Amino acid sequence: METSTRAIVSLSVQLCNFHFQRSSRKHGSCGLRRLVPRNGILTAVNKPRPKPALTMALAKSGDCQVTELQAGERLFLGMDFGTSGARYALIDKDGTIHSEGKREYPRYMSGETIDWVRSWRKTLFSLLEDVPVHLRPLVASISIDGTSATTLIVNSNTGEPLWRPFLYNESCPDALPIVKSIAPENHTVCSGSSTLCKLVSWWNIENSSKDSALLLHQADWLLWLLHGNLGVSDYNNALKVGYDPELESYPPWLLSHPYSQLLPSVVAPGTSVGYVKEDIRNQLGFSKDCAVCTGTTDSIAAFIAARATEPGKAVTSLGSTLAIKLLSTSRIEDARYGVYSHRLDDKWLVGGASNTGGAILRQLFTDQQLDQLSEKINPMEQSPLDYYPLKSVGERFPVADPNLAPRLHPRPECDIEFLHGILESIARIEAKAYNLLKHLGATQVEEVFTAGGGAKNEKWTKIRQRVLGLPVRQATQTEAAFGAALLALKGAQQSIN
Ligand SMILES: Nc1ncnc2c1ncn2[C@@H]1O[C@H](COP(=O)(O)OP(=O)(O)O)[C@@H](O)[C@H]1O
Ligand SMILES: O=C(CO)[C@H](O)[C@H](O)COP(=O)(O)O
Repeated sequence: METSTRAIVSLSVQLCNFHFQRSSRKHGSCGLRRLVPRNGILTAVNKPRPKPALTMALAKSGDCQVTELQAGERLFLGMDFGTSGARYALIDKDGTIHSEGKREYPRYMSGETIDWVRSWRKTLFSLLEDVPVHLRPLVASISIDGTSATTLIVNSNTGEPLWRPFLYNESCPDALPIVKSIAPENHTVCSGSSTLCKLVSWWNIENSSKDSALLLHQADWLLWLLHGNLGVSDYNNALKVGYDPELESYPPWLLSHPYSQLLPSVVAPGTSVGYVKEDIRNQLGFSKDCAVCTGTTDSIAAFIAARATEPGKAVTSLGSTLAIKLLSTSRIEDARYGVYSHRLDDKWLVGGASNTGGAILRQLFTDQQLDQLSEKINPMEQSPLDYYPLKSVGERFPVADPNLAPRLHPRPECDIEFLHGILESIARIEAKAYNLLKHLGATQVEEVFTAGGGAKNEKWTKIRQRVLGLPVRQATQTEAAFGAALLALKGAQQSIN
């Protein structure tokens, strides 16, 4: 069996082994039904088939066409709503990519601020329209990942937002003392950028219409646009509002407060929660049995895409932000450092998300300049420059300090040296993060896969390998959209079981 197929099989088994939880409308933890994949389903994945040559294609220039599809074969659609843009990946049950595309977010303005709700809604339907028309009827399920803790407060009857979204890295320090007073010490929610701080901050706004309000995360709301069942989230997105993925319920210390009435019900990522709505099916040509499955966060989707399945394997997402996920048998959380653990089946993804990363690179260089300047860097030479590269004040992890200021001086005359200093300084932050996780008791990291836009920078990979003292390599699949598509595959297999 081909290695890649084996990886898909093990990942599909792992995904199918997620606990499946049927949650009540509100908050109760519910009966668990452990999913045991029927061999018959997975042997279909075992069938080694020649992998057709793939050509990547942007949606705008048509689609990535893989000619070979078995009669009756179904496809699985994953969409990633990241920081700087959104992407889709359309795969078959072997993980072969049949079409891919990406869209920048349109910058609709509402006064001085970007109308993100309008932009995300437009981008969702633009991506669906970019899926080749002849492949849409074959789509068996859809899933979406979004940026973690990006929070919407919507009307619980209509689903329409009652307030502007709180973005993933937005901090609400006004709510932090209240949240710290109700949550256990150093709990994941005890961070200004947590979803719970955003909820409490909104709740304390004078005339906020509290009676008919509901909290959704970005991925939840986008998925609701497709399935129409309001008020469902997944236990990765719900972590930062206080949901306990081990108890599989919201904790009593949270449920005793009035704002807990806004909380969505929670199921496992990749759980089918409905079918694509009739009006969307008729307009776009998706099939009546096209299921819509709960999603996850963008960095977890990137981890799933990397197919790292053993404790000690880690994924660093070098997207707009530096997000770290280490597969661990032990659950670690400590808000003093911005460390928390997401659940992945019966293991834990320990890590956090720094505000350093590609966003500061994009502010200083174009992607072409990054390629050209990186080519001239000697990655084996240590940079003497010691920066803390941030776009603005505030850091989440491995230092949780809302007042941490960017440090990008002195700037050398030579841009090659400047970029080398930035890449090496981000590598040092990455190394500090992995050492912190080890110090806090997580499984020792053995190998790091890289996802996100920075994964293609070979010189940066070599710098990171030197600084981390670990094997570092680009994940076979670096796109979170591929991970979301694997979640859609999991949901479809669950529906069959
Ligand atoms: N050659 C490169 N080296 C390092 N970083 C790069 C390179 N090319 C692009 N990037 C960075 O990748 C980031 C985009 O990655 P992506 O995964 O699309 O981010 P996100 O999903 O968070 O929006 C940008 O911030 C950009 O600066
Ligand atoms: O930085 C981010 C946006 O890209 C998110 O914070 C990232 O998803 C990390 O959050 P999580 O660890 O909950 O996935």
